[in-house]
Amino acid sequence: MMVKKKSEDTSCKDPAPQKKQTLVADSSKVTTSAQASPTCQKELMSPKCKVAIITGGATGIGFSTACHLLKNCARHVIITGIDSGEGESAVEQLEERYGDNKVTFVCGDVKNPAHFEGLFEMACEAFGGTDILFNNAGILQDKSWGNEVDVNVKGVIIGTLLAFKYMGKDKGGKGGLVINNASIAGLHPLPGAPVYCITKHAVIGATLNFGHKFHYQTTGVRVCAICPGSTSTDVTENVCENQLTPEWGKEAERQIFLKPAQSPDVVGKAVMYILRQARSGTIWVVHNNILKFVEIPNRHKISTFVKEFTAC
Ligand SMILES: NC(=O)C1=CN([C@@H]2O[C@H](COP(=O)(O)OP(=O)(O)OC[C@H]3O[C@@H](n4cnc5c(N)ncnc54)[C@H](O)[C@@H]3O)[C@@H](O)[C@H]2O)C=CC1
Ligand SMILES: CCCCC/C=C\C=C\C(=O)C/C=C\C/C=C\CCCC(=O)O
Repeated sequence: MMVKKKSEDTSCKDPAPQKKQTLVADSSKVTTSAQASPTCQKELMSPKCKVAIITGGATGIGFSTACHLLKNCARHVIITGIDSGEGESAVEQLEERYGDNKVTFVCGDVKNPAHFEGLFEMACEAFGGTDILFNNAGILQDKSWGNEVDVNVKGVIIGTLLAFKYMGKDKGGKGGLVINNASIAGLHPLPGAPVYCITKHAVIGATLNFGHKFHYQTTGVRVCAICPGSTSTDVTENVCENQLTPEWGKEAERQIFLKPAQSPDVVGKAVMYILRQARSGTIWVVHNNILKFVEIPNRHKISTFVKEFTAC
């Protein structure tokens, strides 16, 4: 694993004045009687002075989230990915915008537990620990679906278990936050790219399970998920060629372009909202520039009985 940039910086400046946000939160969806409120009145976390790891952080949504964290005075962001060139370029751009010694790129693969653990070890040695893990790396390539499952699902499981190990209060850590990047395709079928869609449903499952109060009460690590709708990044390139058949590829591509893609900047803003306010185990959609809370049906309230059915 290759470390491209390492910081000695320990300063935490006050936030610069922020531009007015354009993200629209749909407040009608942010209260529910079926679940406890998905948000907390008091701020649960501020990005200020925090140390974050972002997988797949050199490009797209991960890069945009790094920008938002640094704009909001995070102490340091460690980005990881499999392409060193993209990593170097990301560090250069982020340093130009937010100053030196704020970002480190580490070349690594989320499927590899040793690579992943190296990030947490590095954060421990250089900064005394990690506060935030954004499990963002993902691929849309049903053509090689075994690898897709490993990156999109195994990567999230490895990352979350390591976050519990390094950040968990029960393990001597400070607690913190894991945000999983699922997709709107984690809540909805995606004709043409079924395996991708299955992996993103699994990310929702991982969030509901790891984010359950049973784990949160022990670890102090919140686990939440964001489900972006179509967003203009590299993952939308070659969608057609990367699916199991050309017809499926065409259908997947058609689905993406049903609506204009939102900017990754909007997703970065939504991640900041979740960081500050979302309770553990909650799922959030950001689609067409609107942020919505997703209400998961309570199993005790699934009540449409099939009268004709008898168990014995
Ligand atoms: N672009 C979109 O419309 C949407 C994207 N998403 C999700 O957002 C996440 C980020 O994707 P985008 O920013 O859109 O695309 P992207 O292609 O810019 O970002 C993916 C990043 O993951 C990295 N990556 C790929 N395999 C990796 C591995 N094995 N280990 C470590 N890093 C690896 C890539 O190098 C890249 O930097 C993905 O999980 C994707 O499924 C979710 C909903 C919509
Ligand atoms: C349909 C998306 C195909 C894959 C496109 C590339 C990247 C997208 C990754 C996703 O995770 C899914 C993103 C978006 C979309 C799915 C449906 C859009 C629904 C449009 C609508 O009716 O509002």
